[in-house]
Amino acid sequence: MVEIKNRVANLKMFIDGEWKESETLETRPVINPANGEVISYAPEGTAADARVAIFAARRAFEEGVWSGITAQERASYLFKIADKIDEYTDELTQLETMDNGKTLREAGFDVGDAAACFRYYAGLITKPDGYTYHVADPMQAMVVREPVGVCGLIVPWNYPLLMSVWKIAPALAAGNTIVFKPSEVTPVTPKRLFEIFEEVGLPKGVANMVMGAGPVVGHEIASHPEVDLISFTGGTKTGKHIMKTAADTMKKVSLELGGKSPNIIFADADFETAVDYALFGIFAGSGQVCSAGSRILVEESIYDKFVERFVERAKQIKVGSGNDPSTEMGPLVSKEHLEKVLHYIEVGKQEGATIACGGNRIVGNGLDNGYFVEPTVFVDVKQEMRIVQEEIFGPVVVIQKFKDEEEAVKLANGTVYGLAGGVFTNDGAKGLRVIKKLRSGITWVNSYHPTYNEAPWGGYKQSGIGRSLGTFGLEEFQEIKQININLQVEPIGWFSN
Ligand SMILES: NC(=O)c1ccc[n+]([C@@H]2O[C@H](COP(=O)([O-])OP(=O)(O)OC[C@H]3O[C@@H](n4cnc5c(N)ncnc54)[C@H](O)[C@@H]3O)[C@@H](O)[C@H]2O)c1
Ligand SMILES: C[N+](C)(C)CC=O
Repeated sequence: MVEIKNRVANLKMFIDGEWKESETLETRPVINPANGEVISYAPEGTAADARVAIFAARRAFEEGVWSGITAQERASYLFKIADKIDEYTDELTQLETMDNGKTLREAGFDVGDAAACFRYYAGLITKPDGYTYHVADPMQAMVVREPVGVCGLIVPWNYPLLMSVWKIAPALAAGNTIVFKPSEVTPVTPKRLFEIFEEVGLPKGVANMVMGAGPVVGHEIASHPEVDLISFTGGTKTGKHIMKTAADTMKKVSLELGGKSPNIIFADADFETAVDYALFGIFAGSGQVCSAGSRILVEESIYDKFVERFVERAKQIKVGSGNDPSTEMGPLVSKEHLEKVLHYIEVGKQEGATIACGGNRIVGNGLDNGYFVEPTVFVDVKQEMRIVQEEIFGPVVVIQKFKDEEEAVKLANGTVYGLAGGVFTNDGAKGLRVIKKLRSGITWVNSYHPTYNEAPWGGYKQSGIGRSLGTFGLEEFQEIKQININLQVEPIGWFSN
């Protein structure tokens, strides 16, 4: 543990290959959400710090120290990064738990996924990716993919390491240089990742990290004319702001935003399996998961039985410090977020919904200073209630009743979001029929939550624009160039003289 504590001391930003304080020397405390203790201080970066990073990334891009080397060479760096993540798995796992609060088990999965993501893009970038076209003679037309340039990458706090990697791995694989901003709430594992970049010898200026407030550092990245692309993951409100800001310089934009995802349980589903996944769908990550199944829709014939069993099991979830291996659900990430979630619980009560279990902050048993909330279940809800429509991003779920497929789909699609959705049924045709009607980018039949580096991740409607992961996730970081080669080089004779 001493070793781990040393690791978080003195967080710094990584700009142009050097570790730097903020130009003002100001810092902000980083808090362990399990006990409210300050674990470190992070530089409070400024717009000027961001500009230094942007110019370093621009210079590195123009010099071709990264875009100019072969895909094979870039891939070998990415493989080395993956190997280092594996080598430091225990340390990264503990840091992630300390920084974000998630359980060691959850953090361990994220670290494994992060290494796998680097390997996936290291492999993908060396594969054929162009097209040729049969156009009118004597022309040979083709398409090649090129890096976009300087990419601004802005991420949230719920998966501090993994959400960073989902952007950094494809951006670097494609030959871009980056200016990355972690969440001000969880800068610890991103900083450790950049130490790995230094260790494997990424050329100076290729990967830059600026810490600090969203409206300051994030805004500078989103608005600066030398940044060619913004890839953002975070709340829908922030995403809209970023899109507007980026419009002035016509940056490419990709947005992975919030959700209020439906999990539809039909009466013919395997009952215990459905209950099990529904619990996992909402309470994994303490509900702080973009794709959380925060609206459970249950066919009316099994509704009462489902609620009873779901509540029975929700009450048994062991909430505590993520560091304790027996903990099943950790704290919320910050005091501010705790207050937001508790506020939503009050809103639900005032709207007339019934709490079937939970509803309170957890104190006692050494949890007083942490940000713990009971697994909370609302029933007797109406579709127009705020707790049904708005993303709470905590361990709070609403369970609604539907009578048939048509009503299930109507309720499921009845929010501004469209990130994810699940359907539980033993009727394969019905499962696919319903899934095809969901206005959601990621769906599961008889499952909930798994993500795959190979498959695209992203939302419909106000849950975002563009896709992460898979070939789609790489293409977000590439320009497409059409090349036409005249095979008959002679005057065209269009004008007579
Ligand atoms: N769709 C997905 O894949 C996905 C994945 C993870 C999280 N999320 C979403 O993230 C949200 C939770 O994360 P959060 O609270 O950190 O989100 P947030 O929008 O508050 O912040 C996200 C990032 O944006 C920065 N930011 C804030 N204001 C900014 C501004 N004006 N300009 C530029 N940058 C700014 C923040 O500093 C942070 O780094 C939830 O809505 C969740 O659904 C979505
Ligand atoms: C995409 N995922 C599920 C890893 C993180 C969303 O919050």
